[in-house]
Amino acid sequence: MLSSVCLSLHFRENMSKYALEVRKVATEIMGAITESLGLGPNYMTEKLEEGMQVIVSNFYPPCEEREAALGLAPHSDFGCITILLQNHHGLEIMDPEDGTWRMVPELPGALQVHVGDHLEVLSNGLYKSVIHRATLNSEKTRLSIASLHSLAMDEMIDIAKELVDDKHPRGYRGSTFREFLKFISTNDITKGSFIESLKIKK
Ligand SMILES: O=C(O)CCC(=O)C(=O)O
Ligand SMILES: [Fe+2]
Repeated sequence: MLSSVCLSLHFRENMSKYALEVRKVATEIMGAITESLGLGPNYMTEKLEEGMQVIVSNFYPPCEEREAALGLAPHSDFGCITILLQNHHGLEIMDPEDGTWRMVPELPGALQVHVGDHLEVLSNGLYKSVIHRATLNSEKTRLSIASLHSLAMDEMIDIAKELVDDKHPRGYRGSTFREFLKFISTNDITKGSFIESLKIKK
């Protein structure tokens, strides 16, 4: 009993250290991304500092019939970016060109960065949120830790006005995290994603 309490305290300490460090990495990466969009490195810094960081720990036990089941169904993440650490391969991303699935190679200690829906909207579609899923394997337990970085619950994410002009009309409407939560709790998300619902039909 005592050893499991110690283990869980140790886990909590390590997890909060990891959360703090990965948050710094997310801020740096978002700075580089907004700079690449011509918006400068601090365009989103304050909003992300005031925003949310959600850490999701995923646990996938080995599965003999790996083809018969999925660890996590296809989806895109809602926030700006997600930073993911995995102990074994299993993450797949969808190639938007032909809809085929590509396995993300296992690089020990490497962090995967996903573009999320927020960033697709902010960049007026210059960055596209990545559709991904988790597959199972028969060899060993797979763990992944996803850190999702988004704006605060009621903070509107909208297209950067600098990225809208006659040649680049608005492609998306603005939305909030609360609206996203409402969408996923009231819609069948296999029939249409939240980001699709934000697209302005031309
Ligand atoms: O386990 C994985 O590789 C994917 C996890 C994921 O997509 C998520 O937590 O949003
Ligand atoms: Fe995800």
